[in-house]
Amino acid sequence: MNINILQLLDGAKKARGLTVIIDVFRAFSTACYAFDFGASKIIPVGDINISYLLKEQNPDFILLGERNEQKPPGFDFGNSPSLLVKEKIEGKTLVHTTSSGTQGIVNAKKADEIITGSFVNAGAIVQYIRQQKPRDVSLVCMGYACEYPTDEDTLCAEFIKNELSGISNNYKKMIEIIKKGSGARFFDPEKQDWSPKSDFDLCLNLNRFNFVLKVEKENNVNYLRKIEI
Ligand SMILES: O=C(O)[C@H](CS(=O)(=O)O)OP(=O)(O)O
Repeated sequence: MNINILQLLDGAKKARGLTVIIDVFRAFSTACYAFDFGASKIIPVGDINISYLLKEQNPDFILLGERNEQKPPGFDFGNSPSLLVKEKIEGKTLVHTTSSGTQGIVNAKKADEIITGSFVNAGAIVQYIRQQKPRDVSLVCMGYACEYPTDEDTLCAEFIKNELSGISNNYKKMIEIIKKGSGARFFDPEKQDWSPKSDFDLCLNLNRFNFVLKVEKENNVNYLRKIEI
């Protein structure tokens, strides 16, 4: 199995084989929590105007996501797993757009298949890859706003690669690095309304979920399907 770690949008465009688009803070951790709250479907989109259009055509859809970390005008939820409300999500189709994670999905056009990547379902991702036995695996770290690499996404890729290669991980050490590095933003008092510190713990809750989220297409529209492992 060839395992490549790639970075940012350019990495998503180059990804081949079974591709894991990784966004720990917060898109693909939040997507897992939304499924756990009973979301029936998540449609990941890049262009925010497509989110508004889908809502116009389907008033029942729930808009979720961020620009500059914050909830865009007219959205039901931001990108914070802490601020999701189960009762408003259960049984609903969610349209999700973010600055990094969902951009990776729409740009990974050469991938054979795409799943999302985060620590909350890292073990399930490893198991899924082992089951699929692909020749090539691309682990794409989407970073901050697709502009620069982040500790949490790069370490998540290394965690998955190590597990697949039979190398043990020191997750406690990884959390320390993330807390001092790119995860420090969750402890900024000025950001607590949209990026609360509870997001840090929720997004780093290793193996909380035993499912993967696979990108599929219906009527030419991408959606995430939950596959229990
Ligand atoms: O909502 C977030 O924390 C991030 C902000 S950014 O994209 O890294 O600027 O969004 P996400 O796309 O989930 O990484």
